[in-house]
Amino acid sequence: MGAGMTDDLPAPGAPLMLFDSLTRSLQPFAPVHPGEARVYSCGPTVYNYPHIGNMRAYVFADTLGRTLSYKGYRLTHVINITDVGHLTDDADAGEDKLEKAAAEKAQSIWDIARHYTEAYWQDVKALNIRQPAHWSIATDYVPQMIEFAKAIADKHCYELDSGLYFDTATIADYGRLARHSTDEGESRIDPVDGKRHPADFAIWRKTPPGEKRQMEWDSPWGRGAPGWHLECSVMSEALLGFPFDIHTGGIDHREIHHPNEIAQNQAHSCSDASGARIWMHNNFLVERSGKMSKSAGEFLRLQLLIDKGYHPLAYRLMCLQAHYRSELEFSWEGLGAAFTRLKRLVMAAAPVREAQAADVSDRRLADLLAKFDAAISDDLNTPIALTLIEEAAAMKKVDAGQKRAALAAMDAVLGLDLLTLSREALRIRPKAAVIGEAEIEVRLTRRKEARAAKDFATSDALRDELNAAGVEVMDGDPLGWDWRLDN
Ligand SMILES: Nc1ncnc2c1ncn2[C@@H]1O[C@H](COP(=O)(O)OP(=O)(O)OP(=O)(O)O)[C@@H](O)[C@H]1O
Ligand SMILES: [Zn+2]
Repeated sequence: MGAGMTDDLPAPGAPLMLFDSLTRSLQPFAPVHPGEARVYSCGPTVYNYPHIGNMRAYVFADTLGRTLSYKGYRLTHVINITDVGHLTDDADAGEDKLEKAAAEKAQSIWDIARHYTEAYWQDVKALNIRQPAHWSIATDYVPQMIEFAKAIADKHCYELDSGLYFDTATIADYGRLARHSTDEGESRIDPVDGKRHPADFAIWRKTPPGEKRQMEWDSPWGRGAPGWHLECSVMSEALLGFPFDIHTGGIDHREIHHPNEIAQNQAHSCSDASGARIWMHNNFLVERSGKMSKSAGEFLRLQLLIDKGYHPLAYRLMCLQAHYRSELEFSWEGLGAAFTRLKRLVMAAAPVREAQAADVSDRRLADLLAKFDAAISDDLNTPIALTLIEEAAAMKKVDAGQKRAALAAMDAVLGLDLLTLSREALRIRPKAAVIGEAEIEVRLTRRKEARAAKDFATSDALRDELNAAGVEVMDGDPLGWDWRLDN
């Protein structure tokens, strides 16, 4: 549990409260299996690059996972990779997102899936998102999906020419997660010929006669592909068992995907249990123009932020500055401010980086650790947690080993790599930069010499030369940064 604490200080034992979307209330975390935490997070649909909004969902899931580990639970986290079955509309309209991308690019669907899965994993790594115990790939679980569907087919499904459909009327409280008390939510769902209810959804979609899909399998309902909702029910059960502790996803999943997963889980376990004890949803990253979305065409990728000279962990910090249930608006100014905040933290932590971690007995540090514990236990209040790690980093006249231990304990939750990020790593050269670091340093040294010799003409000329190359010289920068590249 966190850093070593001495016996006379309160242990960081605030009860972990999490906001459950099913009950729309804070719930204490009470593990299904003592000492363990099992978490399933809906993963990306790998038909395109992830945008930074998608990555907010995984920064959130990772912060949750890190918090559970910090609280002493043995974590099993599963993130799936959706490589089949997700239609261009979350309900039953449109085409399979991957089939569509493959047709547009005239490429093998398997190559597309691999390419974008790897791109996603790169972003995961850059954002310091810990590796889950399993990356479950949907196409690896098709036999289990067919078995699951067979088990619920008689009582809960009906067959149409287009496939096997789940009859939502067979579940008494269908939609309780989305709170569809009226038909309003359902009216958005495009009708499919013959569906008994607008909210009914495909468990299995048959390949239309005369067509051939790149991804298709034989099933009792004909050759075709599984429905997207079925995938997550099957993979979560296969890897975590029902009930498991926490299911996460973006807030859009609260409306269709997760209510449908819950309906399937209830059908399969013949009970009113939803499959997971707690359902958690992160709010959106938005731009002034609205929700960041792949489908909308233009979108921001993490790599673009890096190409412009921002460290990817500045984006992680930007996410942590907002509570996960609040909307977060992206702006370059906001990202720049988060980057400065990250630099300040790294610099403040630098003096204790090499110290030998020691038990925290200093009252001020212990007090900060307890406050940190309280904040993170309060439904992952990362905005407050960040101010507390900053306070610890700025603390003067404190034992270096103890300070290091306290920072390490807090950063284990926040994942900002404070004790290992180097100054150099933070000074990312934008792709557009035309001058190398070594050249900059040579000119800066000459400029220092010129200034020491009161040769201001030369000093100014060197500064102008650097400016022309896109380098801003920062005399007297309080962070001691010396220079930065203009974006
Ligand atoms: N703007 C956003 N902010 C935060 N989370 C998001 C945002 N857009 C999508 N998500 C979440 O990202 C995760 C991955 O989603 P997925 O890869 O299926 O994206 P998608 O729905 O195809 O993307 P899009 O909605 O942008 O077209 C999901 O949990 C989803 O809820
Ligand atoms: Zn899912």
